[in-house]
Amino acid sequence: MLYRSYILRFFSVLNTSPTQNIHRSYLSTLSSQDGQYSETYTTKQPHYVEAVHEKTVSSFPKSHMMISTVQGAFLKLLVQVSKVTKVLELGTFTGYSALCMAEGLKERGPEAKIVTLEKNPIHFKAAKENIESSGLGHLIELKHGDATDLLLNIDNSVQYDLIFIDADKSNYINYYNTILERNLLSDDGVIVADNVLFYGYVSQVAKINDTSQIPSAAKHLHLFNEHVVNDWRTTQVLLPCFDGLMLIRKK
Ligand SMILES: C[S@@+](CC[C@H](N)C(=O)[O-])C[C@H]1O[C@@H](n2cnc3c(N)ncnc32)[C@H](O)[C@@H]1O
Repeated sequence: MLYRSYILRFFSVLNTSPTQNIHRSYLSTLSSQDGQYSETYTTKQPHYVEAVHEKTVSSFPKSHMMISTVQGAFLKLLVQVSKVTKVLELGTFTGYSALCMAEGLKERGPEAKIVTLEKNPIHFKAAKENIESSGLGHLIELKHGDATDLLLNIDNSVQYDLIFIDADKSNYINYYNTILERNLLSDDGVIVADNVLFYGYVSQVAKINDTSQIPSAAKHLHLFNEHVVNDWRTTQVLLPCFDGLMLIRKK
């Protein structure tokens, strides 16, 4: 049920109809019963993590920005199986994705840490409260500010094993370049870039001539995907799941 409500909420925010031809085929995939079925057959997070998800849905009109519970479980599992100890997140919102990854890091010892960056003061305040009351605050360092500036100044004697890019879409290329140029990604680390299919719009950018009805975020994300695929420094896989996830590693 939650799954479908995200889609409808997203389109009410965009003020567009989910039946427009341009993305009909993608939407029908997203709103299928498979989303709800996946939720049912995915291990639930502890209640203090799920409570953050529910609270965000009920108190933030733009809660569609938050990852789904299934994606949260996926990030947690990715952290667990890939022996990650250091995580960097761009775009905290209310802290849900950071808490999911912190769940995966819990058993990783004293080196384990998530640094998460948030610009919006209202989101920052909500995240701070949620992280403090979760009991996982010792694992999460929440920084307030613009991710572009924070990334340029972050201590680069620390390298990160997983970097989750989920902030403003127009800056994905800048974030990616700064991460590589400042050597912030560990040798076996992975960058996970979210929303790279952006509700089915991104693949349309490459296909149609008149892109006036396409949200600008989707155009930026298409440029990002092009940038990464043409970059000799990395290899990547674009997973057509959730809202499109690009997993990137250094060559
Ligand atoms: C998609 S939401 C993040 C969702 C979060 N990762 C989750 O799933 O729970 C994007 C967040 O990035 C923040 N943001 C946007 N531009 C930013 C910037 N330049 N620097 C830091 N944060 C930014 C927004 O305020 C918003 O809270």
